[in-house]
Amino acid sequence: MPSESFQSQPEPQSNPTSKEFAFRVQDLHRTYFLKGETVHALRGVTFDVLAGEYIAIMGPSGSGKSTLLNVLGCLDRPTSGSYLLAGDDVAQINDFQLSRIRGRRIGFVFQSYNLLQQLNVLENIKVPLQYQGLIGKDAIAKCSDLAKQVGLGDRLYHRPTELSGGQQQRVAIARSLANDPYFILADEATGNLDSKTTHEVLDLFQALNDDGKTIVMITHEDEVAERAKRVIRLRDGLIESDEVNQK
Ligand SMILES: Nc1ncnc2c1ncn2[C@@H]1O[C@H](COP(=O)(O)OP(=O)(O)OP(=O)(O)O)[C@@H](O)[C@H]1O
Repeated sequence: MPSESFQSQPEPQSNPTSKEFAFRVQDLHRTYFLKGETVHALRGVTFDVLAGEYIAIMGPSGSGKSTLLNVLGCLDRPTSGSYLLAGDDVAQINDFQLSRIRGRRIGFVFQSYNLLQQLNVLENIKVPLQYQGLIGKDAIAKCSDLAKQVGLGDRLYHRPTELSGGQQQRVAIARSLANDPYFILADEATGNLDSKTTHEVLDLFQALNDDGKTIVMITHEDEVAERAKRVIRLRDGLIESDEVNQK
């Protein structure tokens, strides 16, 4: 019964182990109705992602990447099809449950970092922990560990304006990890960074994946997609190809 299970089940305390599915999408359709016009943004997208995978989703403008990202990130529901996350069909749950799973179990990383300017590094990383009820010393210890993990152990009390773009994105990555998400969902995460910093941030994603984290990276840049282990290409709302990256 997907409609209640996110409310009634205890939250798992860790990521799914390897060989489990991080999520599965089956025959996803998303149709927009705008001013009498019907736009078929997703027209039957099916793929599985295993825990521990690192995938890039690519495609030309208008191919449906943002639409798919919105569904995967529980920001939107498909018009039809299923999205199985932790065994439940997220396509069927209500808005409250959708926002709950979004806040607790998906680690977002955006192109524009989306940090709170009035908060320092530690406080920004701590924001998602409100969903877990983790407070006080435990929360501070966890967030300072995450800051160290992304190489910002010596910047805990800096505010975003006192950090470089790459450092701000590191804070965002640490924040995305705070809730032990099922997967990290990154949207053009290096789009605002110069090429050297892009490589440093991609090295960080790589290290996180080596550590077992599942990463889904939406990108239009080949050099970013090359670092993933698998690349799914969309075209006109359908999967055009789904291939393991040859390295
Ligand atoms: N809210 C909306 N209402 C109506 N049509 C929409 C809406 N959002 C997206 N679309 C349409 O759905 C199709 C897919 O759009 P989407 O934004 O998912 O593509 P994209 O691959 O992310 O493109 P880009 O790389 O340019 O961001 C496009 O034809 C777009 O015009």
